[in-house]
Amino acid sequence: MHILETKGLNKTFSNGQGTQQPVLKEINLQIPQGEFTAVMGPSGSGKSTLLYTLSGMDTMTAGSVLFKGQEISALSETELAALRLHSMGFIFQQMHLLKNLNIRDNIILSAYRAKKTSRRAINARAADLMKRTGISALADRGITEVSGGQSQRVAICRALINQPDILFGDEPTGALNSKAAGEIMEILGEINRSGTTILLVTHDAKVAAGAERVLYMLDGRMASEHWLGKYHKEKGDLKQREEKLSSWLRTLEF
Ligand SMILES: Nc1ncnc2c1ncn2[C@@H]1O[C@H](COP(=O)(O)OP(=O)(O)OP(=O)(O)O)[C@@H](O)[C@H]1O
Repeated sequence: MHILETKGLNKTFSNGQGTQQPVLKEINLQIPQGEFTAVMGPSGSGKSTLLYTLSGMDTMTAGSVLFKGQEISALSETELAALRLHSMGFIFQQMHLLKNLNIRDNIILSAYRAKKTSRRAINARAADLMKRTGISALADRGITEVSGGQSQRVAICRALINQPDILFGDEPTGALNSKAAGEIMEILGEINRSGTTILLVTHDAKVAAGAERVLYMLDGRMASEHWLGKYHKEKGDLKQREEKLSSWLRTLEF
């Protein structure tokens, strides 16, 4: 079963002076449930636009995006907002965490809004997520009192609090040093192995090496793809995967 599927997806931006710029061109993509996919490609190739269009945060110009078989362009704004709240999680480079709330409250806020389960169950899930991401001791701290890597862990917990089917990330490790980025990738890998589908955009081969499949976008098209297979930390072969990926990327002149 594909959790996400696009058919002839096109997206055009108008540049203000009446000219249209095609940014996504005839994208046919299938993301199986449970896959960990990374999207790479040169700057301006359309990666972020693809992510926003797939997640219903931006509209498409033509074609179709099916989420669990449902055409998202047929949904009303309210239905789309509910779908995003209940079924999708988002992690961005800019985390948009709320400065007037502590870490725990930043994580649970959207779960209180979603009202999927009791407050008690929500608090227990937040505690579990903080434990899994190693930030339990920081729960009562303000968002300005922690490091970039710790904030990104908060953002991951927040994205996962409503048990989404899919987690979208746009350069989720972009602001982090290489050690913190590696730790975040280990966390994402574990989340994926526990069943959450992940789709993330990254420039970094080290980050993409943790993905199962890497898609390469060029000038608005899906130009190529590379299968790495599931990454298991125990195998400890991340370096080899990164080398394999980098040599593939070199053939694409990336
Ligand atoms: N809101 C917008 N209005 C007009 N043009 C846009 C808009 N957003 C993006 N674009 C254009 O669409 C193209 C693709 O942008 P996008 O951000 O998707 O690329 P990207 O591959 O994610 O780039 P980067 O790696 O630099 O983040 C670029 O030419 C960009 O200028």
